[in-house]
Amino acid sequence: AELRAPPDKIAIIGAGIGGTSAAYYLRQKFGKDVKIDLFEREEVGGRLATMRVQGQEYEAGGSVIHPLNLHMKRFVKDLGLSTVQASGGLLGIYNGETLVFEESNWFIINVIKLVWRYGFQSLRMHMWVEDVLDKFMRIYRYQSHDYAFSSVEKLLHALGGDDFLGMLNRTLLETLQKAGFSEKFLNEMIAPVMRVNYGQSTDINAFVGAVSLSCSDSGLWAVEGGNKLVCSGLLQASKSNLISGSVMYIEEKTKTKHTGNPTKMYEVVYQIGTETRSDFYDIVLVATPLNRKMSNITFLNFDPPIEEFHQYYQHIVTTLVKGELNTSIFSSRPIDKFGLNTVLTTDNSDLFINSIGIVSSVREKEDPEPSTDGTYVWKIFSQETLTKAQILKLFLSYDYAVKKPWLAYPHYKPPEKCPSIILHDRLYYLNGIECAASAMEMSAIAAHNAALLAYHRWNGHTDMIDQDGLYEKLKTEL
Ligand SMILES: Cc1cc2nc3c(=O)[nH]c(=O)nc-3n(C[C@H](O)[C@H](O)[C@H](O)COP(=O)(O)OP(=O)(O)OC[C@H]3O[C@@H](n4cnc5c(N)ncnc54)[C@H](O)[C@@H]3O)c2cc1C
Ligand SMILES: CC(C)=CCC/C(C)=C/CC/C(C)=C/CSC[C@H](N)C(=O)O
Repeated sequence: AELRAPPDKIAIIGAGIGGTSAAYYLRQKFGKDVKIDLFEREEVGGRLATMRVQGQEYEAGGSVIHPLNLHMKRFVKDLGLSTVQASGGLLGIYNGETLVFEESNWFIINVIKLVWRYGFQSLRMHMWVEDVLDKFMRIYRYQSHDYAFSSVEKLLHALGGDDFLGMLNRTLLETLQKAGFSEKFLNEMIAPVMRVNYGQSTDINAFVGAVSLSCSDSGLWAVEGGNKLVCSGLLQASKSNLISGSVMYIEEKTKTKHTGNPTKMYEVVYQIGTETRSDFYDIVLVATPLNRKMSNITFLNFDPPIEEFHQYYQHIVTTLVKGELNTSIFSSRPIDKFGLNTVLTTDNSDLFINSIGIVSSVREKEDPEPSTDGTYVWKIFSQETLTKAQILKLFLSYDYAVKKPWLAYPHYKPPEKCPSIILHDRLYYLNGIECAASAMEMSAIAAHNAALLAYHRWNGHTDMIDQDGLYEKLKTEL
């Protein structure tokens, strides 16, 4: 197909994994001559960040990556980074009174315990998740053939048809109840996984529920040195220009280019310190959640107007504590016989934590090692900031505690209506995909899709957008 001259300038707002991977894919598609400006008002990495405890860094935000997250895998390979396995160890589930489930070191004992308490529901749950994941993997084939989608709904429909799309409109609870899973299994096994991963319960949509349950698969990994290294690596590899400023407004204006032609462009107005500056762009990608609390970007004078986004993001606090756990809260066993590395919790309003677990530093290749005084670093997820009294309840003694509050991921409330990807002619929004599920790989998929979409729309390749029957078409095209 014929190609138009590439755009002169592209702006990306947000240097998290979404924005930096968009820069990488845009460079691949549009070539070396386009100038790419990447705006970031805080740190490169966004929700991929580390916290320091006694000289070591620990993941504070996005921490684990699924073995089938192929974009993340590819980035790590292309950037020459190394991986570490995600911390493992034995897991227990606490309901506020007792540990309702405790893993053993022996695989066969775990199988017997699970079958004894829940029948074959654990196996059926894994099969359900695998089926969703199988369909989800189709995205990689579509994207490697350069196909793009103009909405999150169309993308999901191309992966798994009406069934997949329907998952956005139903709660995980409804879906699994319909499939015959018991209340006991849902409360004791499924709800704790939703609490640790999304700080919510089984009333989240079934798609994000399946993504969350896929974290129970083996082989989860992370980037040695910190997942945020992927973002700085992509920024460098894409030869983009980082502007450390906060974008305030975007407005469409007619500008006379060097060719002498009046052209419609986007003016991006941003602030660096107290100074306000602006620049003009042919294409703009917004790679941050659009709401007042998280990005506060105003779209000026668009016709039709770009509505304000109100998606509510879940408040979660990550706390890292180096100390000696008060195991008596969870179990009557002596401290040296406790043996659990992670405790998840069921939905119980009396509990002030969602989960607690031992973590490795971003440099540790193996399972976490205790420090010389025998203590570990524990990561706690809670809805609210922990008080000193609460930390003292959890730990017999501690010598360090750091916390980071997040507006972490959307508050899921099906039926979900995903925001548009195309906000205006050449203005794209990536983070609408989080309404289906928020994860590093989801942002990378949205970034690849937006780069392809921007490229095809720039060149008028409408046949590469929203193609029907892609799965069948590409099955025979090897
Ligand atoms: C506690 C926690 C745990 C998580 N665990 C996992 C996990 O284990 N695995 C996983 O896959 N995912 C996990 N996630 C989700 C994952 O981190 C996110 O889905 C992903 O990082 C989102 O990336 P993003 O680039 O789309 O957005 P962000 O990382 O939020 O990036 C947006 C960037 O835009 C910047 N920005 C905002 N407004 C402006 C403006 N006006 N001007 C300039 N810059 C602006 C922000 O500062 C930010 O850096 C977790 C998230 C949290 C919070
Ligand atoms: C997109 C697909 C198919 C899979 C991604 C699975 C995945 C890694 C989801 C992440 C879910 C999430 C937001 C986890 C947060 S907590 C993670 C961890 N338990 C921790 O302790 O930090």
